[in-house]
Amino acid sequence: MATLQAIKYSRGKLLVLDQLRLPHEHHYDEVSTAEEAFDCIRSMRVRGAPAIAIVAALAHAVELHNGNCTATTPEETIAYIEGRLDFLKESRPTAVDLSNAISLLKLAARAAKLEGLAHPEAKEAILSSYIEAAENILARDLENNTSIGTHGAAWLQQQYNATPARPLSVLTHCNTGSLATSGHGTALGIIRTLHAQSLLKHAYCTETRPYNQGSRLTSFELVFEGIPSTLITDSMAAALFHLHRERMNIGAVIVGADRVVRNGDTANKIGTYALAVLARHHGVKFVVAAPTTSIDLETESGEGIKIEERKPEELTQISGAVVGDDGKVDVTRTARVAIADQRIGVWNPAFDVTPHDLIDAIVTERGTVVKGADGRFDFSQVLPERWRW
Ligand SMILES: CSC[C@H]1O[C@H](OP(=O)(O)O)[C@H](O)[C@@H]1O
Repeated sequence: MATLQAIKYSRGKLLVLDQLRLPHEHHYDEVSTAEEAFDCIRSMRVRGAPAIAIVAALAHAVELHNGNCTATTPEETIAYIEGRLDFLKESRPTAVDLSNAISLLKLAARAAKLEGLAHPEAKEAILSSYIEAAENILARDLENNTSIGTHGAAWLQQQYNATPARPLSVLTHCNTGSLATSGHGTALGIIRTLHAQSLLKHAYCTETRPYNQGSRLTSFELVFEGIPSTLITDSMAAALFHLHRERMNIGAVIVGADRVVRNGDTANKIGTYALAVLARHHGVKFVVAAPTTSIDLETESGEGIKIEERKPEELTQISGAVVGDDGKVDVTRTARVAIADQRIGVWNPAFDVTPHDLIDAIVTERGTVVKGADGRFDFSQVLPERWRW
């Protein structure tokens, strides 16, 4: 079966699925410059912490491949690359994958400069090193997600002694699947793996107001993959746990992350914190699925995380495909409609921070991290070399 692909890349060409048109239309935009990538990320045509980092890295790789860098000396080449990356870094501030990827790419370019200074083709060596490092971020992300799926499913199986005869149900928030990554997904990757192992009874996904990544994207992915699933509004989670936790064997809320800081506090899509509180109240495990590229050891606690605030129209207006009088969706026509008095004041933080004490496990590609006896997460077991960042 075909899988959903948010990013299609071959050297010199980057295509990005326009997620604003989903689920009704499948349209890829060609992204060939840092400016186009910035716009694509800022306007949420691509979204999801890993996917944002990959698009930024590869868009710059494409422009370098296409000869946009007119620098001649190694120093100028490095300055050009770093300037473009610093510009891209500002596209969305909360997800740390982007700034981690940028640090890595700068290191790759500088390492080539050090090796090639005396070399007549030093510029070419720097460009190649950058392009290879960017392509490596794409390849590694897919491997990472598959591993997250395996580790997360194993941890949950163990917690509940889940078997195909007694499978688990889970709830997820926002979109963390193939569309938010290079493939498979993080939180949705665990759900996909549980399903493949016949350990999943049912997946619930929230609408994820205000941008509706859950109803637009996750529900689309779940249906596409044939995973038994139900969409709820964000405000229905408490009732779901109260009324159906036992009957449906709801064992976990599984979410992705935009930034996990040193003490385990986790920034993720607005509404995540509320789900963590509800999960604790109802005895449901709360699991964060995140590649190590989403971990930020330089920030001590959630207090230090900058939260992106987005425009009021995301709450007061909505767009989608037009539904005809016959009740059929007309995918060729879209409309934007107002759903609130346009004069109302609006607060629209895109993310919230879930305190680490409400998190039971953080699943990375290198294993599942749980709190020690002191109630603290210790990431050294999954991040040894990144302590040097
Ligand atoms: C694996 S995606 C991580 C993260 O990205 C999403 O943010 P956005 O839709 O704003 O780009 C969301 O918070 C996901 O959990």
